[in-house]
Amino acid sequence: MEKSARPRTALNECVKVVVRCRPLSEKEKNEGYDEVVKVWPERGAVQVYNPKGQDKLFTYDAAYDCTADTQTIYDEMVRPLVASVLDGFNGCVFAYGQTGTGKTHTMEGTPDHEGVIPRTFRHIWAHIENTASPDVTHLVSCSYVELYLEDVRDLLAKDCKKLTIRGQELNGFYIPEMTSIVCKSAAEMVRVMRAGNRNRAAGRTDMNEHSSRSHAVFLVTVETAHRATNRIRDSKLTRILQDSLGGNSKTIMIANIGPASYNYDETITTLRYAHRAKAIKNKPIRNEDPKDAKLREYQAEIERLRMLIEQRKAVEQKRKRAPRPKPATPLSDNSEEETVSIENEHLLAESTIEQEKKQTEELEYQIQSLEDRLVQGGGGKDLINNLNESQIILEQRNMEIAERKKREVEMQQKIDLEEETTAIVTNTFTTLQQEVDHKTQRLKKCLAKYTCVREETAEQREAHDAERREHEALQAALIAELRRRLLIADSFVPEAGRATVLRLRYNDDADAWELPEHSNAEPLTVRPTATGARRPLCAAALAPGAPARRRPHNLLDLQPLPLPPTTRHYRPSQQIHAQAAETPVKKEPDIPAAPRKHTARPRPPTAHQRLGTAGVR
Ligand SMILES: Nc1ncnc2c1ncn2[C@@H]1O[C@H](COP(=O)(O)OP(=O)(O)OP(=O)(O)O)[C@@H](O)[C@H]1O
Repeated sequence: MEKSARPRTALNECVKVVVRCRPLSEKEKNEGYDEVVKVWPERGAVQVYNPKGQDKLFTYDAAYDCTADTQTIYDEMVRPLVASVLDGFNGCVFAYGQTGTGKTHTMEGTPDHEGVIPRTFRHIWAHIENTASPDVTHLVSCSYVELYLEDVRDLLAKDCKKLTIRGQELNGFYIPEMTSIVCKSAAEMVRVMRAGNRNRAAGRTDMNEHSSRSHAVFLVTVETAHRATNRIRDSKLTRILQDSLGGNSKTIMIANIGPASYNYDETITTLRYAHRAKAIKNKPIRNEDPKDAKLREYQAEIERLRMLIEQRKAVEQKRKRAPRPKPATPLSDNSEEETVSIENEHLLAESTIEQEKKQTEELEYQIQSLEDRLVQGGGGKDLINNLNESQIILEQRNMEIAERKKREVEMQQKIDLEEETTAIVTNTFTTLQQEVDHKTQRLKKCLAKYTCVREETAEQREAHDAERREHEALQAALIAELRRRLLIADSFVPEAGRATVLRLRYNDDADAWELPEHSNAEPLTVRPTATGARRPLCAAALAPGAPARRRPHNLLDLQPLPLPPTTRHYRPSQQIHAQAAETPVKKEPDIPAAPRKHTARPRPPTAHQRLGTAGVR
């Protein structure tokens, strides 16, 4: 396998955040709602008018108002990302926002206004056609899953079966059983997307007649193999979100907002979340020579089938060349019998050859259907028609323009910052009053900014508190899990192997318990085979007072606590009256307490008990 000279890992890269504000809907216009959002596309800023106080201003990588179309957003922001996906990096584009703010409009669009996803399909196939050559093979496959309530559903499976997310935080997450459909064109991919959409959970909200009441992830995998280098460049567009935020992919977040005043709180929440997402750093990796590449699997299978056919053909040739059995000699006594037997043999050989022919044809058919899934160009550059050529040039120009615009926005943001800080220094005042007025104005501005920051801090503190509470709940759950493990360890595992057992981690991929790498624990010993001697006892069983053998059904030693009796013994009424006369002021009858039968034996404290309730709220 040839090593690539290109770097596999890009430098740390922040998540790119884009805000898109939709126009006021007809309903909102009719109900007379004001617009409270002002977008400054040239500054990448969004300003929200606060009816109760100071306006809020947020800056992003780009901001689009209601006049911007999806084509512009695609060319300026998404196209470079898809280009790097085609270069082997993982990429993710996701839309975030309140219901009815335009996530579906942005991602899927309509037949008249294509969204980001169908544009991506066309981009991918234009690239495949442009790089067509007999030495390059592509394989494109799609999957579509939905996250609804607590379930992950396969939107491309007939019964929309439930799926399980597997993997670990360190190695990334994946969904092993999800349906993956191989596609041969952009139109086919659109058909797959529409088929999946029909299976999505939909509903109606106050803000959206056709709300998609769930989160959906459309996954596109592009694999490309180069014959010369024998390298496979695997890239997944849209991975599980956990990988995309703080993981190894290039990520764009499109935050959708509405402009109406009644959405003020939700709009601020979305903008604030988007602002925080700007700080998330990813480490994009170019995937070369991945172990799980389907293309490699297909190529190996084709190779294997070809070899099988070759072997069969060789055997066939041998058979053909072999001398035919001679007919029976007339001298023989049972010549008729021999003739029949030879004819039978002959027939059998012919039917075997026929069967093998059929099997060879079947193998050829299998090869054909596997090859059909792969996309391979025949004539290299000569095949690229003029339309494609001009498309490439147009795309390159669009990317250049987008790059320039991005730089302009960055410059403008820098200028704004500079202007603010140098305003005082550069101002010259002719009169003292002018200076006082100016400084008063500056002071007011600073005060307003201070109030804004204070409000912001208070809101962030609230958000932080909520997050902390979530973490505490998670911690409590983890401690409970730890307790459970300790309890199991105390009850089942002898002292000697306990440290090792507690370090075991469940490996979802291998579906087995494993010791993590770099663990200092002693390796797990193989279960000892019986030698005739009794098995060793654990420390708890050896403790003084412990029964000779800890029986499995009493491992937890849950003996009922002796409670005070709730019934009394029968006594004749005369006896009670006589007693009452002697002691008139007695509220409760004097019932002798039943002797406490406390038979619990002393036990050494378990690790579970030692843990106590520390850390649990
Ligand atoms: N930029 C836009 N320009 C014009 N119309 C838009 C724009 N964004 C959204 N809309 C319209 O707003 C309505 C709601 O949009 P959409 O269904 O995309 O919202 P959503 O965020 O996906 O909602 P939900 O989360 O409920 O599924 C649709 O009728 C859509 O056409």
